[in-house]
Amino acid sequence: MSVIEVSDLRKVYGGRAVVDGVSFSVEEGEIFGILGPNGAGKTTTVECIEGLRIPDAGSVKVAGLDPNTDHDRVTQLLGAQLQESELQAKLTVQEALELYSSFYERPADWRPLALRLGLTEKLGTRFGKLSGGQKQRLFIALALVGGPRVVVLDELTTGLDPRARRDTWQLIEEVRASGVTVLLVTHFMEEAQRLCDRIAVIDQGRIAALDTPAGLISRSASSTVISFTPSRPLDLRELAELPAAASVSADDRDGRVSINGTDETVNAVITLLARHHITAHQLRVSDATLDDAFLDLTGATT
Ligand SMILES: Nc1ncnc2c1ncn2[C@@H]1O[C@H](COP(=O)(O)OP(=O)(O)OP(=O)(O)O)[C@@H](O)[C@H]1O
Repeated sequence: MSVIEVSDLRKVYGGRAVVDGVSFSVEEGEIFGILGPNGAGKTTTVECIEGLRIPDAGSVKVAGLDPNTDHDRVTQLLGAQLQESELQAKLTVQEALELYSSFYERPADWRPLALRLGLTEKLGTRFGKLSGGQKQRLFIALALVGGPRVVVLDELTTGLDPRARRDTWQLIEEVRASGVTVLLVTHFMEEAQRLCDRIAVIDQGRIAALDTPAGLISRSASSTVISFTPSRPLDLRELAELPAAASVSADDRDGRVSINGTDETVNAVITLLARHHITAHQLRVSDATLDDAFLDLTGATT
């Protein structure tokens, strides 16, 4: 059953459509990712879902409700971690958790949440004295404290150190296991690949692709990466002309060659090396990553 339905969503600023006909639906219990280059329209899209912006055209439904006309009911079932939030500097962590709990009819117990997010020792600390990563963890707790059916996390782990990031991923998996639907906007490909069941790639206000992480990788023009160090220098132009070779590069420092292509390219590389009597040291053939697929789909850098 879909819990979020976005149909032909459009939002225009200054005569420019920054969201231009976006449609997708998110199933109950799914972790759904939104990826896209800076300015692609991701935050605008999720803020329409949260009822913070009014669409110029199209429709958004959360559990069958319109986030604008049914704002109060949607607020009860949707938790949101906003991208650049601020709280009163003097509010302590505990006061913030208690305050947000009081907004909801059936809040979650904030204490285990605080423990899970490593905030227990900071309960008495004022917001203004928290580090960037601690503020981020508090915002994740505040998004979950209402016991939401749907949680929207915009740049979930930006600013977190690697340990806190991995802990947060585990927490999100637990949140999903408890039946909560997660909508995740992220720039971290590893995060999207690890957590998301499906991903919508948004580029210039439109959906460029919507698939599982594995589906996005396999549909990319360069789903296989071949790398090796040749026993003697090799003409890269010859490699670039091989069947289905999408890109070829060589590391200036150690001469290691990398080719993005398909299984067909792997066979052609091996044949070419044999023909030139070149040995491939440390030959590796691996699947492309979501990073490669993202670059293919958007032509952008993250
Ligand atoms: N209130 C606004 N008024 C005018 N333009 C806006 C407004 N909000 C967003 N935009 C523009 O809309 C476009 C999409 O912005 P949005 O914040 O949705 O992108 P994003 O994909 O979330 O980007 P990022 O990854 O950088 O956070 C950008 O070009 C932005 O400048």
